[in-house]
Amino acid sequence: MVFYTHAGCTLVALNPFQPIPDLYSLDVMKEYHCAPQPQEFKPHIFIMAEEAYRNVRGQLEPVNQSLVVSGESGAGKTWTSRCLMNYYATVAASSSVLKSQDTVERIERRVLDSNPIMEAFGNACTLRNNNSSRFGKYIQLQLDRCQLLVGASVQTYLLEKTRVACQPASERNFHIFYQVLHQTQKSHVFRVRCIVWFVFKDSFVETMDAMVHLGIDKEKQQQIFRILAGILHLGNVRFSPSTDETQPCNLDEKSKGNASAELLHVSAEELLTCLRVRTLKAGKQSVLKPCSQAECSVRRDCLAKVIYALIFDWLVTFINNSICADRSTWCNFIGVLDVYGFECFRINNLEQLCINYANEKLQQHFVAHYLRAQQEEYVSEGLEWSFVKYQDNQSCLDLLEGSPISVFSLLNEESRLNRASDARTLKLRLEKELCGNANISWDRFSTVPHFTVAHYAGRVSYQIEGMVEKNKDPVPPELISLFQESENLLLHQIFADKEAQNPTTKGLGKVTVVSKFKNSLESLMKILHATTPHYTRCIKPNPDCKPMTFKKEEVQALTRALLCVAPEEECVTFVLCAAVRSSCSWRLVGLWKLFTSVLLAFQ
Ligand SMILES: Nc1ncnc2c1ncn2[C@@H]1O[C@H](COP(=O)(O)OP(=O)(O)OP(=O)(O)O)[C@@H](O)[C@H]1O
Repeated sequence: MVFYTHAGCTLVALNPFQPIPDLYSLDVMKEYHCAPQPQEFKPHIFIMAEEAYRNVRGQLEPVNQSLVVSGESGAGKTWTSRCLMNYYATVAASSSVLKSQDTVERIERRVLDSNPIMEAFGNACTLRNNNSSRFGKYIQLQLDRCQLLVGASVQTYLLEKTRVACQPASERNFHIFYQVLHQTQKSHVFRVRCIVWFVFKDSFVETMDAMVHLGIDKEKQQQIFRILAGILHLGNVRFSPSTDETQPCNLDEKSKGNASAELLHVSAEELLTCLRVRTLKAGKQSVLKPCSQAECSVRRDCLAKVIYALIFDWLVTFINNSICADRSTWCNFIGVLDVYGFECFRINNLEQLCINYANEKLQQHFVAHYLRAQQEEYVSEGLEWSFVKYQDNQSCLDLLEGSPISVFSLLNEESRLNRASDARTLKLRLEKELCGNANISWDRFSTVPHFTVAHYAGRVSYQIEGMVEKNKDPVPPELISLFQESENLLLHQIFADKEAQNPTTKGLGKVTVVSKFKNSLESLMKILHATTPHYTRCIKPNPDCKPMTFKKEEVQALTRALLCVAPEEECVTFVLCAAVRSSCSWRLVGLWKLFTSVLLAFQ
């Protein structure tokens, strides 16, 4: 059985959905690391890892390397990233090298220990993957002048924090909640799915060990777990409308005695008031306005999401402080990028828009790199090179992020206006301003406000309802002020820097989810442009995550999309252009050969 194959400059990895004995053993690592010409060996993720490692040693510009791992959910990106990290933690170990697995210690151990913590807090069981990463990450492995691993740093992208408050049907919250619950013997939650139960049982010990290794002491652990318990209890606070509209919503007895305030170390009375009453500022005067039942629930969920996201950020910062080497001690780095794949669900909203936008950006980077590599190959062989019409996604990117008018600019404008959002208003603006763009369309017969974007990997319809609110991501300022006074030291610390943004703040100054995401993605693209990229495309061979099951049609469709030859006619265009322009008949097969070779390799 073949699990890896090369497709031009890309490595294609097929997920076997079961551990394959000896595929990633220490001996195999040694073999690839010590081989004079590893590329002559069977395709493997270690070839790519070793190539990047040798590039650093060779000091050819750009010396820093990026390993970009992509693919749909469940395709094996996180697994592959872990393999890469294990490889470097072993072959570039600054302690004794390649003796046994035990030599992976000190900094190498700590770098690897960042994985279980981030997976516990950032991964969840979804319909597509039992251990799905709900955030993107770029891990920079720092090497000294002898190419030894001396540190690492992690940059994360867009945690799916909405999952804290609500999960799609048959999906779960972040793993850590189940791990903690199991530990406190409240395992009734898992009775339905005992397999998953055992996974959590083992994982909690792993998470705790990793926390200890990284230096998260008992006291901090206690604070974290209290906060997690507080978030869970917060979810049980229920509101019902008051008969008198001038009064705050009612709370049932259970909600009044809710343990969240005690666990989060804030005054119960103040917490319940802040959840139900808004403070409006008019000049120097403050006016108290009771919230509707729906608004109270939004405020409660918003609080749970913001606390969780801040804890996640705190953990990432803590991990970085623990594993990041002093700048004077490292000279080069190898970055591993594990980002969410292209998403298209029955209902898509802002999260999918951001994720698919990130995929468009990465696709553009991949295509530019692919064409450059082809061009260099042609030139080195003395062949004429002309630009080949290739699946260009620039127009889709212009539609999403272009200036002055784009989906993002209109969404941000709408989000920065100081009024309640209205899906129809945004829809009308999008239609009016962007109707000339061929990459956006609307189903005239649909009654649900939406817009459809023609992405490189397919068309996706985005629901507009709720999009502006999600983009604003408002946190009630009263709640921020309350938690800045929390007696839980960790909560106090994570809220300390959070500015209580006045809801009446207008204009460009307002940070939105999209503006933040776009900025972090731009920084990432800058890093990618300044490094030598290596692409691994992971393929999920069947939708049900079944071990050793290969569905040909599935792989065919995925391979086509991953190699960016989505519609077959485009592929033909590419092939013909290449042939005519370069007058080189054997190149006729170009990309098409790549496509079929990938399929053949896995059969
Ligand atoms: N090379 C491999 N060998 C054995 N099992 C694998 C391999 N790659 C992936 N798997 C299995 O497939 C599952 C899904 O892989 P993984 O979590 O890495 O997917 P992903 O692409 O990161 O998904 P998501 O985007 O949802 O986070 C893993 O939990 C693991 O069980």
